[in-house]
Parts: sequence; structure tokens; C-alpha cells
Amino acid sequence: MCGIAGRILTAPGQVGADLVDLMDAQEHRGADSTGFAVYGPPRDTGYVLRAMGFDKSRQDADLNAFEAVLKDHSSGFLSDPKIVTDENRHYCFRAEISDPTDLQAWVRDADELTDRFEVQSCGRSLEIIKDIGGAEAVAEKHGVRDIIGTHGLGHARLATESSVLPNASHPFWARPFSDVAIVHNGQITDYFTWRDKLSRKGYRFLTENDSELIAVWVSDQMKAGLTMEQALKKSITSIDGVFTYMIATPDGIGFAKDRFAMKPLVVVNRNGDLAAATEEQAVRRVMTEECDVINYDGPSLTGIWGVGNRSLAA
Ligand SMILES: NC(=O)CC[C@H](N)C(=O)O
Repeated sequence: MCGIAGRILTAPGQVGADLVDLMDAQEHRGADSTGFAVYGPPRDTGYVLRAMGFDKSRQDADLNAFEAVLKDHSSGFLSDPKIVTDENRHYCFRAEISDPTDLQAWVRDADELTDRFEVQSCGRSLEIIKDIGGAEAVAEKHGVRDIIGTHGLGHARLATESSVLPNASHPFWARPFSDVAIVHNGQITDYFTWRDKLSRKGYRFLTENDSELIAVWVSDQMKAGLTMEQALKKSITSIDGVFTYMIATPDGIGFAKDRFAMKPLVVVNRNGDLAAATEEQAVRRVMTEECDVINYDGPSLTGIWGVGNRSLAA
């Protein structure tokens, strides 16, 4: 199962609230965990971080260690990290940081603290929020309904690979590509082969979740010069398994469906005001007026949707 969703607004607005509605409607597809990737107004400098600490009894010491790594890279918190905790052992925080001298080098060093922390997103505009529980519970805990932005992704997880851990839920950041996120419904059967190949290229995987791989795989292809659409098409013949996935960048959202067409995707696109989901009833939660629904039910399909007048074609 798993339910996925994408939402694009024609102007900045309540994209967080719409993503919560899209995921609340699909909670029955996977109540293990819920996650959101939201693209807010882009910054010219500085990044917004979303991170998780695994042991709140060590919160102060671990945050100090984290800050020290920032300092090593000539960066620092621009304001106090906003920490969210509950009865669970982990805690989450959001922080704005000044530009590290070399983002990739900073991410690599921050990942060395991986037994204590995980950076879940680091972007000029992307924020990934994910946690154990259903859409409304996660949204309320992390204030997702209040997030303003242009577009984003949502995910309700029924784990097939890896444990039901808050950090192993979707969306996944395409570490270390700063503003790229993915949600996936399905299973990648040649996961270990690809993970090994990408690890040998220097990429780091922090979970055992097969979906983490797709984000990095597509980003690596784009780094090598492919357009997003070319990379999406290539993924269909390169990656084995069943999948419908959506990948987002600051410019928009793309999707790919595998050769077996096992995993659904329905979309309403009203001149760029777009909602996509695994189930039609979810799309209709946010598209309440009369509208045509496109059912992408065939095999080997891809598509790209830009935000506003931005293009994903180049
Ligand atoms: N049910 C699914 O689609 C699961 C997606 C992915 N394989 C995971 O375990 O998170």
C-alpha cells in the first residue's frame, strides 16, 4: 500500500494544509508514519534544516555537538532551533543556518553524528517533516497546516522495507542535493545493487529504506546532465521493482510509473493548480469544484509539472 500525494499552487498559499488533507484522506493506506515535503519561499542565502535527534535525554549535549560541526564549516544557527518533543524518545527540530562554506562537506560531517542525529532536509526552500503516526497527529505536532508555500509532497507509509522508525519514513531528501525530495509507493527489488553502486560514488544512505535510493538515483542522473524527464524515463528501464514515485525540486514535481503499472496515480490539473494522489477521493478533498480527473493507469509513464511559469524541461 502506501499513499502518496503532490500539490502545486499557482501562487504561494496554504500548501501545508492541503497536503495534510490529501494525506488524511489516504491514512488507511499506511498509518505507520506520515511525512510532508513543503517548498516555501526560497531564500537567497541560508538554509532551513529539519533534523531529528534520536535520544532526547541527550538533547542539549547533542545540539551542542551539532552546532560545533556547523561552526567547523563557518556556519551557525541564525536563531535558536525550534524543538518539538512528545512522549517518544526522539525529538525533532527546525533551524535556519547560515551558508556553510561547502554544503556537501558540511552534510558529510553532520552525518558523522548519525547515531545521534539525522538531517532530514536542508534547503533554500524545502522542509521535510516526518514522524510516526497519522496525518493529523503529525501535522498538529509539527504545525504542518500553517506552512505556506507553492508546492509539496505527502506520504502515508505502510512499511515494506526497513523498520517503522521516524527517520525511515518518507519523504526522503536526495542527500546531499539540497532541495530535492521524493515519495514512493512500491518496492525496489534491485535496491542493494544500486545502493552499492551509488555508495561507491560517495553517496550516503542513512536508512535501509529502498525509497531513499530513488531520490539519490534521479538526482545523480540529473547531476550527470540529464533533464528531470530524461532521468525519470531512464529510471523505468534501469530500476527494477514496482513503483509510482514523485520527485520534487524548487521548480516543480515529476513522476514515474514502472513497467507493470501496479501502483496508481490520479491527477487533477487546472492550469497549473494541481493535485496528485494515489486515490481519487483524496484529490477531491482539495479539488472540491467540478473537475476532470486524469487516471495515469498505464505502464512506463512519466510526467513533469512546473510551478507557475517555471520549467522542468531544461
Ligand atoms: N508500501 C509502500 O509502498 C512502501 C514503500 C517503501 N518500500 C517503504 O517501505 O517505505
